Amino acid sequence: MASLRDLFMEPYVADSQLNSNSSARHSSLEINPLEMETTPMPNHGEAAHQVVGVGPPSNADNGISLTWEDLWVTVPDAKGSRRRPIIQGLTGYAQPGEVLAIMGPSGCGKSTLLDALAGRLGANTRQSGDILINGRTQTLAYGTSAYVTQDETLITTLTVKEAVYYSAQLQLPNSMTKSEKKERAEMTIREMGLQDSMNTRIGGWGAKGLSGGQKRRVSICIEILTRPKLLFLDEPTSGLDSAASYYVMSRITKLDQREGRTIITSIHQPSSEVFGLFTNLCLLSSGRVVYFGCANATNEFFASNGFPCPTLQNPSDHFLRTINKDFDEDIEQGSEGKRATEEVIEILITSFKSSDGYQEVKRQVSKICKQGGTGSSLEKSRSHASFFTQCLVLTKRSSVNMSRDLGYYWLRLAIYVTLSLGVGTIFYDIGLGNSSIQARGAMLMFIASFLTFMTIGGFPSFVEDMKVFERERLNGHYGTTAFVIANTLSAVPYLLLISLIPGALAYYLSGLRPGFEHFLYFDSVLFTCMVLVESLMMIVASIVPNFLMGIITGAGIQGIMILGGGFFRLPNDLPKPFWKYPLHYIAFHKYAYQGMYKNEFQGLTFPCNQTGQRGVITGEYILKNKFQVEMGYSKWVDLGILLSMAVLYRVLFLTIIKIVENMKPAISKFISHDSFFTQCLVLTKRSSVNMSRDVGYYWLRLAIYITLAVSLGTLYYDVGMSYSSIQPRGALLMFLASFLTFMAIGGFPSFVEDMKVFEVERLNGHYGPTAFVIGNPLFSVPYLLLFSPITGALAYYLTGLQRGFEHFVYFDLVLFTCMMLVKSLMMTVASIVPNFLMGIIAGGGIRGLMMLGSGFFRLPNDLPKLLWKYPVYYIAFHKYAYQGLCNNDYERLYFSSDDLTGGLDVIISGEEILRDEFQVEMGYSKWVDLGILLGMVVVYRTPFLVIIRIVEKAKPVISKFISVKPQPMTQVMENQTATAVHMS
Ligand SMILES: Nc1ncnc2c1ncn2[C@@H]1O[C@H](COP(=O)(O)OP(=O)(O)OP(=O)(O)O)[C@@H](O)[C@H]1O
Repeated sequence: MASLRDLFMEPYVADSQLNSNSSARHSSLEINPLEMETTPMPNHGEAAHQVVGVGPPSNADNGISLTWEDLWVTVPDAKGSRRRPIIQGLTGYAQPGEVLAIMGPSGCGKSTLLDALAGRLGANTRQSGDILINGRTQTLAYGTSAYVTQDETLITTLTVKEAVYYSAQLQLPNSMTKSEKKERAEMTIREMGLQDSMNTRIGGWGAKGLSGGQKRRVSICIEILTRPKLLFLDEPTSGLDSAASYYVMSRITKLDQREGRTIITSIHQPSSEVFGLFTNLCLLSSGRVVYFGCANATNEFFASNGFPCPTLQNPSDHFLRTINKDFDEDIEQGSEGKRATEEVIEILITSFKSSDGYQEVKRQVSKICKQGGTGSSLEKSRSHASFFTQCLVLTKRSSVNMSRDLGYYWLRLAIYVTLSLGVGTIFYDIGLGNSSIQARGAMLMFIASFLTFMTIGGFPSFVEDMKVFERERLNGHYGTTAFVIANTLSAVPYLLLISLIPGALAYYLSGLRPGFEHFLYFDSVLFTCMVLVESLMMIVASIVPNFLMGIITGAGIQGIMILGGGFFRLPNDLPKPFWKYPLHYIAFHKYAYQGMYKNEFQGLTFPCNQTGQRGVITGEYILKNKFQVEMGYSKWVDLGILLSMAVLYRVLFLTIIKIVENMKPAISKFISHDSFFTQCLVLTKRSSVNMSRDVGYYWLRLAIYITLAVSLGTLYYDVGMSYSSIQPRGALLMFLASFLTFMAIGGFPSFVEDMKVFEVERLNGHYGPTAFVIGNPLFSVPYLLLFSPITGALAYYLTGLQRGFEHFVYFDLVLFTCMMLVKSLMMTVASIVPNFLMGIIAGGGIRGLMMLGSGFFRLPNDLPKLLWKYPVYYIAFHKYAYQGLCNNDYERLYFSSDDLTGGLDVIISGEEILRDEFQVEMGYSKWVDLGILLGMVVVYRTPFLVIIRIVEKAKPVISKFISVKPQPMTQVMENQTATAVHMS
């Protein structure tokens, strides 16, 4: 039975091996199908069993007849020890020019049957029985069958014409000319009645385009471009009203009659008009067949068994209600004396099994099989568009998508420009003074790490790209390699743009090294870093196709890489295991920092301000001694390594997609069944129901925070109290106050969900915004209280910061307060921008600006007065967090001389360091900093409340402004046509 399965692409090859053991029928099952099906039941079927539909002759015009005999599908049960049957010994057929509808109550196995017939079952399923094409085990050529899934994974920025035409170029062979492909695309659009919407964008968030019915038809258009002879449709009408459902189904069935296509569709609850379009019906209950045969004769079958359809009732509603046992209690209560549904189902199943109708199905199956042996053979092969064409078309399509994706691409550019203006003004005209050495180092580090880190905000877009890819890949439109090449090529122009404009702004405003070749180098490194981060996030998206988990995972990986890059802890101070070998060498940040540093410092000289020394220090000396840059090779080698890494990351992306294709079912199985997650749920129920269930945000975040805390702990392990520990302590505290709390950005999708729930409840008058604003932070207190001591303690005690429990308590309180603040900030953003993508980018941008102005990257006295000192420095909570933490750690400590003091025997007090090195405001105690932070928690909540109230009023206006108006003609046309047909 490798036939159908072979058609459905590589990912299912493994499945086919698992599922295709038809010769060893049921050998792997623990249940005995015969026992289960021969339960003696009274035979109530007395008449009317002439129920088998007689369609057009099979195999007509190379048509496809599909037959299945004694088909079983099983899955592991909840405990995983036994197997549970989902499909139980089904026999049936589908013929050219006919529509077979699979119906039944929810969970009865409709999709499973469809998937089994289409060869798309998941890896944890086992299948047995025969599925034959025209009576034979044979392979269908590419394009002769298609599967339309329930969810519309379409590229929302494209118009209908573009979406279908691009797809035509991808799927149709090179032997067809461009105009022929265009013609085919337009003809298919017309066939599906979408001619008036040709130029309407499909639409998604913020840009209402097509209606649900129209989107469904676009999905169908794309799949029937190759004129498949066999079409599988999974719930093609779900979510559509009856008029739209009829319109969609009638369009499909018209084609089927004209082209001799075989259609198998699962459907939930068709209207009587839609039901009238079906040739045959397969009615299921708990994986068993209740009825199979001519759709028109179903009523008779039910009536003959004592369940006639009441007058004026939709027959399909009647069939489903009769066999739906989900609401048995209600039925019993509602009408006394009514037979329990279980009993009714058994009556119908037994009746059908002993009916002539069932015998007729079997006869029909064997007839098709016999005809198949002698009938005309199927097309042996159809050719695809060439690999080169596919790459070209995918690149073009992706570029069009990018240029129109306002949220990701253009907002990101705007935020990058804002950030680079931020960098440019904060380091404005940096000069060649001694203090510019540290400033240059910090600035270059910020650009190489943080500016590129922002790519994380594009994660939802990557996930969408991956979804479209997965659908098209599964349907065989193109291969993985073409996708990866196109994805890379299409990103290049945009990444060039966003590295060039923000790069130039930051470079020239700050007055880094003059000379165009130096700028070119700086920009090449920035561009390569962006390519690398984008590749990294695509890799994450291919493994974790979930916004929340992906963002947190991506941020965690980058956080660890930044830590090991050699800035937060100098390369020679990095602990050897893990941090130095291999992380420092794997993290692209190392090469980016070192390349940029060499580009900036080599050949420059700076005044020396060491006590008692005069003269200058050379850039080379700074590179070697201050930044501990590897000087054995040139900056071009660093760039070369970065470029090779970019290629390597892409190859890794390709490899991982290929591996994940095979591993995904196993991963999903692990996530859905693993007891760890269940335990997490049980544990967290004690704290709060919402948090307990949000595995992605709360528990994954906790895991990532712990990982980061342990990472910090090992990176700065036992940081010491000598001169050389002064800078690391400062960097460590800054990382904790800024970056660790920055991770809360990953929870943005959760905040958006919270906001959505709030909006619904608010609209229904359940409670007011004030109650929400007060209640919302309270929910997170237990979680953050749990969270900050664990991560805080790990980082604090591993690094050996100032001893004394009261110091740890202070440290932890600051951490906790910062987390509360970040949550407030992100909630405020969520209240204005209720969209994952824009919210993450906006939140990241705001926090980036705050971090820049907090007095670490540029010392407080060096901050430009305008904007940066007044007001950013004073409103950024990072200032108080950072200064409070520094006060807490350095007060009353003395640092002894070491190698770094160059032989000078000096002892420096913590207070001196605070005042001179970090320029901390010393006029008040650390508790004032904490008090200000706590006050800020309240203050940050107030704009949140105010904004919620304003947004409540302004949102309709904003949405109206952002959204693209749907073409009114199109909408009206669909409804009018559908209604007209419906009424006739
Ligand atoms: N791969 C699988 N692993 C475990 N259980 C599965 C798997 N596939 C399906 N099931 C279970 O089998 C039953 C039938 O699922 P299926 O999706 O086929 O039903 P359906 O009739 O299409 O339902 P609906 O109409 O609600 O979409 C469900 O209880 C489902 O949970």
